Amino acid sequence: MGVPATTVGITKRRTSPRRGSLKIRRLRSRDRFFWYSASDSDFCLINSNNSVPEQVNDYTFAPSDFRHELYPTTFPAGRVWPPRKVEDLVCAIGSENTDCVGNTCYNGNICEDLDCTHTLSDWKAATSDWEKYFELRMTEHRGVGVYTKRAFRQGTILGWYTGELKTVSSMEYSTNAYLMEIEIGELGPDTPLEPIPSIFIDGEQRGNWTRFINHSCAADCVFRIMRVGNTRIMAVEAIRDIPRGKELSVDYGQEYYGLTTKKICACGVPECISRKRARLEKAMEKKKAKGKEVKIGNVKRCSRVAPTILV
Ligand SMILES: C[S@@+](CC[C@H](N)C(=O)[O-])C[C@H]1O[C@@H](n2cnc3c(N)ncnc32)[C@H](O)[C@@H]1O
Repeated sequence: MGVPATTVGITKRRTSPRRGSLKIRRLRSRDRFFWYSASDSDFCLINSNNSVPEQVNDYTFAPSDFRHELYPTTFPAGRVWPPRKVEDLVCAIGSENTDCVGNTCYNGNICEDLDCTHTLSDWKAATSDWEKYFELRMTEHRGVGVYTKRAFRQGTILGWYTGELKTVSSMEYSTNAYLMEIEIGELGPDTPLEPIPSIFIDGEQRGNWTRFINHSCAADCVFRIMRVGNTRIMAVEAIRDIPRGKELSVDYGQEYYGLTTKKICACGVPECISRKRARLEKAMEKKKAKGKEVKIGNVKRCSRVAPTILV
């Protein structure tokens, strides 16, 4: 994940689709809201602020949000700014660095033609049937996760991250866990000396199923900048073969789950960073305790004080 600041828990409300109230019937619209599978029933997902996240397999965008934003340094001269439509903002400039996903999904087919005529609307159509391939399930300690309904080969494009396109400044103090940062304009080097102009794709209120992909310290997917024709997207790519019934995961990065961050990762893999941190902390505690240990009649060196004090 880009820079999700703090965790926003997601609360779940159990609903019975058979009760037939207007609200429940409205929520049954699978195209509009998210549901996750449970053994006996389906559950509708509700954000912690009591809003229902909407399924929107698209970028949404308010031009007025960008009215006061400076012309991005990575844009060639003469582009439309402030942006009037999505394509003005997430145009695939520097597309020689990126491959096009084409107009079919759930395979490894990549289009290398820089002048191709693939469009975002083709791609939206190609990715709208995600429930055929994936399902949302409640995990034990990580909220809702995404599970595969069939096996996928390494290199398969599984989907794309969608949401509302927002300026970085507007999200500065956000505690939203569904933010994905994406560069705009020419793509620079992997480790640029200066910050590169970027925006956030905010999937909290409106997004697609990829907003539920959890973190793992042994991830099987990555978010990767690609394009559809001349629109930039953040694609989800399988980086190893994934069997049927497995939970999809990406690595949110050291800033999210790291040795120095407060958040605790519950991915549970042996190489998990939080497990490593717990081991290190335990070792440090032990060392500290040893340093404090002072036994009369049993002279010990105090490792924390110099010069050595003998008691
Ligand atoms: C983008 S959301 C992923 C979907 C989320 N599980 C949900 O129910 O909406 C990111 C949040 O999921 C939870 N999460 C994801 N991976 C996790 C992990 N490895 N350990 C603990 N919590 C995790 C954290 O609450 C995190 O802030």
